[in-house]
Amino acid sequence: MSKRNTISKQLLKLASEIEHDILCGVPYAALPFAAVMSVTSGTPMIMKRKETKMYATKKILEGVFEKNQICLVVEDVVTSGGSLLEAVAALRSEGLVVNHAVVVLERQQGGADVLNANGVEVKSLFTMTNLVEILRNAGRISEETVEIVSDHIRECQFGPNEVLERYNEKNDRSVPAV
Ligand SMILES: O=P(O)(O)OC[C@H]1O[C@H](OP(=O)(O)OP(=O)(O)O)[C@H](O)[C@@H]1O
Repeated sequence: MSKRNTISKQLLKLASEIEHDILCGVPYAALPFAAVMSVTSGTPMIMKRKETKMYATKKILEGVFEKNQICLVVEDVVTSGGSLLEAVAALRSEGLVVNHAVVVLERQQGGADVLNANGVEVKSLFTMTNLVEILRNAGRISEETVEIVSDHIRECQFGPNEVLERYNEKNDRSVPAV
């Protein structure tokens, strides 16, 4: 089984404990995970574009959905939470109900708290702490690297204001209000 399928299978285990009608991947890195989850489970999937399509359909969401469906968001990494937050805003503005996200790695830099404050509970396969522990126990990283990563997590935290700043820097635009 490919790594992508293995990860998607584990994400599906998290998803099985969360009520949902439809899946949506956060562009772009999480889209393959959401696609494999959708095909494996038979749950419909929609896709959020990074930018609204400026011609033809002019949509931000692609796929078939109905208002008031419960949408589970799929993300690969949460750092500040800005990307996930923007996806949630787009989904909610189209009438979908979003209360949860499943993610591969929660980096423990404040993003999950910001999402929680916006009504989104994040369930992750790994936090940075347990990923570092797994790699250290497997002899794949040194104690020095463990320290460097731990210091970075402690020193580089995001609150609601930093989420907006980081998102603007990365995407040259602002996060819509959720
Ligand atoms: O929580 P955040 O601070 O938003 O950071 C996490 C996001 O960053 C990466 O995406 P990126 O914006 O690099 O785009 P990509 O998925 O298209 O590579 C990653 O795939 C997450 O979506």
